[in-house]
Amino acid sequence: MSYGRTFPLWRAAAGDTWHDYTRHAFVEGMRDGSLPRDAFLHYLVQDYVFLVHFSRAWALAVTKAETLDEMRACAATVHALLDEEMRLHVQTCAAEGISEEALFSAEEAPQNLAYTRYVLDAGHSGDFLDLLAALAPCVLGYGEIGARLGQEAGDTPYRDWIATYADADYQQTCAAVGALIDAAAARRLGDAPEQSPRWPRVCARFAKATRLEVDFWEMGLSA
Ligand SMILES: Cc1ncc(C[n+]2csc(CCO)c2C)c(N)n1
Repeated sequence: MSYGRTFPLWRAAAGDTWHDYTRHAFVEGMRDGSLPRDAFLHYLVQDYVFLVHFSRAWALAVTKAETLDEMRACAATVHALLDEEMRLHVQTCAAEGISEEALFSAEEAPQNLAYTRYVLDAGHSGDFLDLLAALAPCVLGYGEIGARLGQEAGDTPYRDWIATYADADYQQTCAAVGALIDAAAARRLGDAPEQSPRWPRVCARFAKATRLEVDFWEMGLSA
């Protein structure tokens, strides 16, 4: 999956960390069905809290935007997160006897706290592009994982999770986020973003957020 021009460059600059994230044992366990249910539920409860803070980060992106198109794209993501993506978590957890109140008040694991506050700080201390570089691994990594597992997964209890991210709608969202990143990079770094003095810093943001995704899967496995 390329999702635009900038993402493949950031992904290549992240080196092996990208592979560690998208081919993590947690992911392969969902693919072949061997992931223990407890690990998945632990992940899902933490992920609900993650999405609360991720919604805040996309809301911060609305305030950091410089064009109405950027504002619209980020506001739409806030809406999709709060009203669509979190529903899968609520429904799956409800079926396991975990209420939405329990989800909302779940204690954050340190890996969860580190990741979401890192992303929020990227936005507070940097500009719109710094924030997008920290948000991108999450959105586009799940796009890549979903597209691959949609092809490769056999009979697994994690079909619904896979279908959410393999779905054409989600793949379209990833293409739109890729285009948002390309336009944001061109606006702030010029026509040859790789030549900009800011380029190493945005690559480092992307790589760090990718590393924090690896730690998030590890946290899930530790249940
Ligand atoms: C740890 C973790 N990383 C990525 C995602 C996926 N995700 C998070 S927000 C979003 C939509 C737009 O930002 C998507 C696809 C997740 N759920 N949990």
